[in-house]
Amino acid sequence: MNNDSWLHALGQELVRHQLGPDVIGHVIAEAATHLRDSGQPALRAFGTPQGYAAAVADSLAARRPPRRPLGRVRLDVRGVTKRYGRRTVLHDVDLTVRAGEVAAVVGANGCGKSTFLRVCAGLLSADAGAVVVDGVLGYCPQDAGTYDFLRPDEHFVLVGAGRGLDRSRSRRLGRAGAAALQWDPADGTQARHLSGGTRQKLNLVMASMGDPDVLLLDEPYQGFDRGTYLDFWQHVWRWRDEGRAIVVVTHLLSHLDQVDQVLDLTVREAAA
Ligand SMILES: Nc1ncnc2c1ncn2[C@@H]1O[C@H](COP(=O)(O)OP(=O)(O)OP(=O)(O)O)[C@@H](O)[C@H]1O
Repeated sequence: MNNDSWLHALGQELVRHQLGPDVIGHVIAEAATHLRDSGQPALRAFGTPQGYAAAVADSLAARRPPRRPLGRVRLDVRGVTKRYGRRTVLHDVDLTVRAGEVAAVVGANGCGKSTFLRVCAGLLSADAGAVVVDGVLGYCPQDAGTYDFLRPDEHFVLVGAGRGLDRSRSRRLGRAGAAALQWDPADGTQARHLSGGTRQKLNLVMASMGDPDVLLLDEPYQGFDRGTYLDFWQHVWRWRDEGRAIVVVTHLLSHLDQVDQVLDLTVREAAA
């Protein structure tokens, strides 16, 4: 079975599991991206279409752990407006996320989700409004974020230094984070030679190093392989249980009741 017929069969299986067309489109797009980036045959990367579709459906339907009492406000976004030239991308956006809470940022392509996260991370300034972060911030960008000529361990040391960690502790933490995402970076491949999904793992590990209080994750699972994709939300629930405030940009969440709040930027853009 070649990759095209595998992807076609995956689509049919996802329909059989009664997933919505948007979710199916994104699952297939992500699988296709991973196959293109990794150069792997689909059967080796994901197993059978039947098995992968069943696992995706299970993951999306997974029950989240019971809610705990929420902690202090870690991220407070008030009235944020952002324009590119004459185009208003974000209009008067509010979001408050407390310790132990997960917020999903959703919306159509180009509605401003990444822009919103970049404003929250302090990488872009807003034209109006304010963002207050209480604590240490970890940010996982949708792409970029890695340095082509550095090896994973060197990334861990670089981020660790910013968090006040020494080199060996940084490497240990980074490798432990990688192992949790089913990735062993020990072979020291430079970032430019990693697949897209593995670079995303590197980004995610860096974002979560050093116990950040606030985690901003911009579609962090793009290109992840089967096991990692299925585990991703379990990591999110664990971080939440540890008391972190988490903001996840996602297209894939069909069961939005699994997160604590949803910010739909499409609606806001239309209202602007
Ligand atoms: N630096 C920039 N200058 C001008 N326009 C920009 C810039 N960055 C983003 N845009 C535009 O702003 C809009 C919002 O972009 P953004 O990447 O935030 O959307 P998004 O919701 O994250 O998209 P996607 O779902 O495709 O990832 C898009 O129309 C994009 O083309």
